[in-house]
Amino acid sequence: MNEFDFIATHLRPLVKAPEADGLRDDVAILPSRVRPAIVTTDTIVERVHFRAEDPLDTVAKKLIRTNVSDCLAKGAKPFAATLNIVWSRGRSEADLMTFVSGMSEDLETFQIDLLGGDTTSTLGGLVFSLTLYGECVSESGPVRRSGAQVNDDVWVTGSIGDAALGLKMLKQSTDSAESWLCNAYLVPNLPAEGVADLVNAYANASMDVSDGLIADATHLVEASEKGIELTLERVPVSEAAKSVLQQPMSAENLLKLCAGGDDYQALFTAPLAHREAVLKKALADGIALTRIGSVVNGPAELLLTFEGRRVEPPQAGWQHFMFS
Ligand SMILES: Nc1ncnc2c1ncn2[C@@H]1O[C@H](COP(=O)(O)OP(=O)(O)OP(=O)(O)O)[C@@H](O)[C@H]1O
Ligand SMILES: Cc1ncc(C[n+]2csc(CCOP(=O)(O)O)c2C)c(N)n1
Ligand SMILES: [Mg+2]
Ligand SMILES: [Mg+2]
Ligand SMILES: [Mg+2]
Repeated sequence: MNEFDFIATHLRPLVKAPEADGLRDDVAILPSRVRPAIVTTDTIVERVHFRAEDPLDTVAKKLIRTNVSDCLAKGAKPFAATLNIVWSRGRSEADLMTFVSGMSEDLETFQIDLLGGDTTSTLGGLVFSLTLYGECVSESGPVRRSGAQVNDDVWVTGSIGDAALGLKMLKQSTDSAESWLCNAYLVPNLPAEGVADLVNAYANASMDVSDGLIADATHLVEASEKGIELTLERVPVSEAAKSVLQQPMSAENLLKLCAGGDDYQALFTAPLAHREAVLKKALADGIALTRIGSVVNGPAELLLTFEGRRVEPPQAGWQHFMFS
């Protein structure tokens, strides 16, 4: 099977939208939408975002979900994507088929039309990139990182730190009993799609958590130019994480969970006056949601507390490089 056989035999069946012309052309038409459209892109790299031994169907799902996470957190729902594959020459055809099966499943799960992409190769590790198009759930467009207001509640979906803990377990043993945590690393557990409606209805500022809760909350602080105070003991920790961490949870462990990254949850601020409405809508839509802090008066910085005492935030979250 060569590159063009691959496109014709394995990618073409994934393509349903007439705008893609069956992947037989140089370009696709971006289907027009009624409400404002958004675009986002994320790339994942072997040995940086996934391990060389991770099953490639899970890698395909991670690729889709890292992008869907951005889209939902801004109050938009995904509808189309382009896919770039940098295939590693050392990998087998079976690996490629496994990648395609994961891609096919998650395109279906999230109702995303594949419009095109590019297939290239490398003598190094695998690299995959997806560009995702979404339609905002309202005319007002995406909810920005910059809109937080003093006295807003700060909310986060799902639980924090599972993927970082799962990666640690995968590194320790290949046959880990803590498979739920490992799976959280392999395939991000995104909040339900309704989170886009929730954010659109109530959030003043919103983003997804990819680099780590602390690093991303700092991004909200900087974009909104407001102070945010987070209460560490309120940060949602899964039962699986609790079962492998010493109880009661220490500030040190909570800080590690909050700095790990790969959570792909929504982090948003919403007016205190909407607190009950936010909770009610989240419950109705099956979205796990926790209030972890508030937007405060004072300098634009992130304040962390644990049991009423100030805790120094660890320096940076995930950084791809840091030149001195
Ligand atoms: N190489 C680049 N060229 C143009 N814009 C970029 C580039 N890298 C990042 N950006 C832009 O910088 C902003 C922040 O990007 P960043 O990747 O940190 O956000 P994110 O995708 O939400 O986070 P993460 O990558 O951790 O999931 C976005 O507006 C993004 O489009
Ligand atoms: C093998 C392996 N080692 C480390 C990590 C952790 N990690 C890598 S990139 C990133 C931030 C998000 O990336 P980006 O900012 O590029 O979107 C995180 C938390 C991982 N996922 N896999
Ligand atoms: Mg990014
Ligand atoms: Mg993001
Ligand atoms: Mg992202």
